[in-house]
Amino acid sequence: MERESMQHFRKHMNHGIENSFLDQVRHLAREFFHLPTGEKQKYARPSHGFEGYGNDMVLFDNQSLDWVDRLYLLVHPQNQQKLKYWPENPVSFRDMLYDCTARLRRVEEQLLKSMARSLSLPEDTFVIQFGERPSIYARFNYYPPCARPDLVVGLKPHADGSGITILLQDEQVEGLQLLKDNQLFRVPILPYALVVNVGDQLEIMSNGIFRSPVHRALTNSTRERNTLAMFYAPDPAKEIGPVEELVDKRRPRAFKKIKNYVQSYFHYYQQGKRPIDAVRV
Ligand SMILES: O=C(O)CCC(=O)C(=O)O
Ligand SMILES: [Fe+2]
Repeated sequence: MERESMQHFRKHMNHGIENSFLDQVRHLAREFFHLPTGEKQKYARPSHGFEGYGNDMVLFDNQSLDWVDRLYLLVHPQNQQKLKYWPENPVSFRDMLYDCTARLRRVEEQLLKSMARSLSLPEDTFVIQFGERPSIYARFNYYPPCARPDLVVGLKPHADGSGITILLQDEQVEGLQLLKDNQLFRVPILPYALVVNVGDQLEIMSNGIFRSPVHRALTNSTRERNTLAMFYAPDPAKEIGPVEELVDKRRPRAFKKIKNYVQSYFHYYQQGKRPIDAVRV
């Protein structure tokens, strides 16, 4: 019954999204990051929020900094979108993001259904826990070339706070690595493949059967790298926890019931700690 998320990195499934659409997403993201700084600053992250363009929040003096510029936006529920942070330049950026959200959401829901079926559970088991108003965040990552890639990481080791994440990798520059059995493995580039990553909240719901792997992104000395992560997470107002059918004598309850996991996530993350450790039984 033990299944590792590694299998999902390897599994080839047809996601049904045309290559030309994925090309357009990458093209518009690059165009945005290549705008003059002043233009990008119009969408700058405020000092006490995380949405917008710039770097991640610095919460601690000893926090290590990442070699990445990012544009982080809540894309669902629609009435919570903060459009002032959504680029109007390039002109089709917003439309692309609406479209991208809808398409990747369908893929994420299909995956959650197949994963439930693979455990002989009713297919809606996980989807129901995400609620009617799941949170979906888009994070565009831009890693500029870095003269000393041996000294600086693009994104420090972390596991995602989502339920499930879809990552559109750069089609040319590799950089993602994940930890399994204390060893780092590179995630190879398959140009039009989507990388699927299990996040902490799905590890919790599956009572530890699906694992949320620690991963990091490297920098490259001569080439920039662009990726898009789409994080699909339960409605923060809804309580989630291990599915009852997955708790038994052989596999006792591993996690507490929790609400709004993402809120506490950043506090632990920026200290280099694993937020999931705080919710173990
Ligand atoms: O850029 C990558 O390859 C990884 C991005 C990532 O892990 C994230 O945004 O959470
Ligand atoms: Fe990640």
